[in-house]
Amino acid sequence: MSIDVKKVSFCYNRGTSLQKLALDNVSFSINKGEFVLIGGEVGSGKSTLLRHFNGLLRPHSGSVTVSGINTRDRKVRSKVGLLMQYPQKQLFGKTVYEDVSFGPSNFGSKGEELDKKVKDALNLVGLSENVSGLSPFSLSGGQMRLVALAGVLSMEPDYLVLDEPTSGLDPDNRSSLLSILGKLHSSGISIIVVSHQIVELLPFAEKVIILKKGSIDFIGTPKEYLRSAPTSLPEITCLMKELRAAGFNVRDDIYSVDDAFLEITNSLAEMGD
Ligand SMILES: Nc1ncnc2c1ncn2[C@@H]1O[C@H](COP(=O)(O)OP(=O)(O)OP(=O)(O)O)[C@@H](O)[C@H]1O
Repeated sequence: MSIDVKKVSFCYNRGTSLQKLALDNVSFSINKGEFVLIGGEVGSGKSTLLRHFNGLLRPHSGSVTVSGINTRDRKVRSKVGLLMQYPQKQLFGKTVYEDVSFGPSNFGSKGEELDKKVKDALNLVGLSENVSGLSPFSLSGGQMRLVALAGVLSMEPDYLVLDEPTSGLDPDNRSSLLSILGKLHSSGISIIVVSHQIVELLPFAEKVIILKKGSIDFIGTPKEYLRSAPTSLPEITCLMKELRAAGFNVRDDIYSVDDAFLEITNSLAEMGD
């Protein structure tokens, strides 16, 4: 079970004077259950690639398959959930229930089964069932984003694809979204995140893919990525590297202040023993 991208090329405005090659012979695989980060500079093709995962865009050459199903087959849409960059724009229902139930009800779910899917999806994103009857537009920006995410999760996708999920969120909403993604991943869902700020997501990731001008510039583990791109190391990681070089028994693959605090506290406790 995997998403297989094979020799994919995609061109906007093909055959016109505005022709723009956005993906150029891209190949890689994402295994079921993997947490994958996709980064790259502005205009490198990240959003174009992401729209290929559920068939919103189709390659002009090459193929994308999800668990063996070509994305030209609409069946993949129930396997791959896509949360766009401004997910609030995905909302349309008069009530949260209408929004979250839309996908499964289109696929034939109804009655108690549908109610359960909505309830489970709201639970997964940490929203109370009590919001079901409210208008999604009466909620805060962070909650609207969670309703949109619940709407994607109610389809019980194998792969969850998110475009810049933390952009514009305040620190509290950002960390609660990251912890939701961590939990979803632990439950077995593959998470694929496109982000300009991949560093904050590195602790969760198993694979990093960096695009450059529509081609793959890097593919590997977060550790390999950090080794290959030392200038993008967060300051806290640099500090841990310096402590380690100075002889302290601390790990240097630390990316957050909280983890650094724990690591340094443990190291000091060991020295005191
Ligand atoms: N609808 C479109 N019509 C024409 N060209 C487009 C269209 N969408 C994207 N492009 C071009 O295709 C290339 C890849 O764009 P894409 O949006 O996939 O990049 P990106 O890495 O997601 O950028 P960003 O970081 O700004 O979101 C860019 O050169 C962009 O200008």
